[in-house]
Amino acid sequence: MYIGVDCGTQSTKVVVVDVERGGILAEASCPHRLDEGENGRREQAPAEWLAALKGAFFAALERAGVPASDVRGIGVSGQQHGMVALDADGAPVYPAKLWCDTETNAQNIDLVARLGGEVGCLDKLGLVLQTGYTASKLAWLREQHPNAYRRIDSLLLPHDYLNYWLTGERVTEAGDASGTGYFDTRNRCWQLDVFAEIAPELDPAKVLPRVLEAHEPAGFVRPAVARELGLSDQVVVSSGGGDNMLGAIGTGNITPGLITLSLGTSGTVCAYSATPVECDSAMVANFCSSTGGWLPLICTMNVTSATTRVRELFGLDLAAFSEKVASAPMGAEGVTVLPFFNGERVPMLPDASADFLSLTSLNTTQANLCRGVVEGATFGLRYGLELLGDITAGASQIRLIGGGANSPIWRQMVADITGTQVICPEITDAAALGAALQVAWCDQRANGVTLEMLCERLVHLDAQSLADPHPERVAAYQPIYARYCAALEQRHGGA
Ligand SMILES: Nc1ncnc2c1ncn2[C@@H]1O[C@H](COP(=O)(O)OP(=O)(O)O)[C@@H](O)[C@H]1O
Ligand SMILES: O=C(CO)[C@@H](O)[C@H](O)COP(=O)(O)O
Repeated sequence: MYIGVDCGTQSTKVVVVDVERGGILAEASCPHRLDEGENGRREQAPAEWLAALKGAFFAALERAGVPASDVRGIGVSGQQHGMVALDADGAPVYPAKLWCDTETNAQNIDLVARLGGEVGCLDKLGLVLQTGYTASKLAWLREQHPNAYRRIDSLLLPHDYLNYWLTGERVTEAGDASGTGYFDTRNRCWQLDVFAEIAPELDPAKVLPRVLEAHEPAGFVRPAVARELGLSDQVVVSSGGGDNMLGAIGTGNITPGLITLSLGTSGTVCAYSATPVECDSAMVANFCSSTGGWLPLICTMNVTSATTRVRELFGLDLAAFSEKVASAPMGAEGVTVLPFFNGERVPMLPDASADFLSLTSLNTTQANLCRGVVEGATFGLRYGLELLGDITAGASQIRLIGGGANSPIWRQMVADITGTQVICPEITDAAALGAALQVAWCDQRANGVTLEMLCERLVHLDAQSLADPHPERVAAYQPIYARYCAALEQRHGGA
């Protein structure tokens, strides 16, 4: 039996997987808080991730009705880019600044300029630095909190930190490391010149974790943690990865031809590539996958974060919100929403705020505002899908994941807005499943078990969730999407 863990922005989820019998035995999740402040500050305490991991771990095993001593391995997925800077005792020198923190935008602009602009970034890193990546968070800490910065002994990402807690090893892998902004995504190694530009006082040999191959183990669970979790000796922990990388594994997106689209706190669209990708747009993140390949991706920062804000404003639960969305017509009677409450990454508008446009005395209804924000978030993902261009052009199906994928109306909307068939995996949290599959691969590789075999056996699609694009609605959405793009152009100069 294997455990998959996914530390998302809002909660940590755990899944228990019986690989031999091909079954997902149970899932559980525990929430964590998000500390939001002025200037785009969004931080979390890593201790909360540990508490949530333990809570979800015990709840999932109880639901599965199996003892912890049956667990052979643990795989960990985590929200990308978060800066977990630890001192020599392994304690955070500062709260983790998250992927959705835009407080470091000025530092990012400065770094891009110092690296030679977009061309220089692409040359050195294989991608263009975005506000949200770890690099500008480190530059910000150096500038704003020099005492904390001086105490840095290791620099980890959220999933690396959970692996460190589990095993005592300070390691990472190429998928998640490629979102730091000081990693050479083409050659899958740290980019030391860029790191020296950001943090000249830090010794990279000391502070940067060792980069593992995707199939390598991070280590074994430490005795103290094994006792706390009730695990037996020699429980292996795999390299793990960023949540998008492991979401790709959990949707079977490990060869070209599929698109994984996530409606989580963030929205992401990605597709596997066997070779490094050179994309026309600086907004496409040419990340590595956590399987040995590459995973070009676009990320929008305002998906369920935006829909939840409107839902809570009107005091609606999820069911009532869905009813409101369903009761409004396509296009929300002209209401256009640019839902950039948190600033935005794609389009590249880190300092933006949200706009509700074309409101009149007739169309300003709860139903239209609810539908408008869901459509606006989904148009942002279509905008990103178009940027991916050839990378996704041949793909025939979207594998839809993340909390929003639970909504039938949203699933159909994604199909109609993208013109592509949509289907969900049976499991709610595909990243946690991907983490479980990765550790099973790591554990059983020596016996000839491949990741392809594991995906085939364990990635089950939910036929009930299938949503085919409806030709009339696909056509009707074209002018509505054009209206969204025109609003973007008007408000932000086409970003
Ligand atoms: N049926 C639904 N309709 C719309 N949103 C939903 C639905 N079910 C869950 N969500 C939203 O999904 C979000 C959580 O998604 P998740 O992928 O777990 O996020 P993360 O991994 O970023 O923590 C929450 O904001 C929740 O309100
Ligand atoms: O920043 C990115 C991708 O580049 C985000 O996708 C984070 O990885 C957070 O994911 P969720 O919590 O929304 O799953």
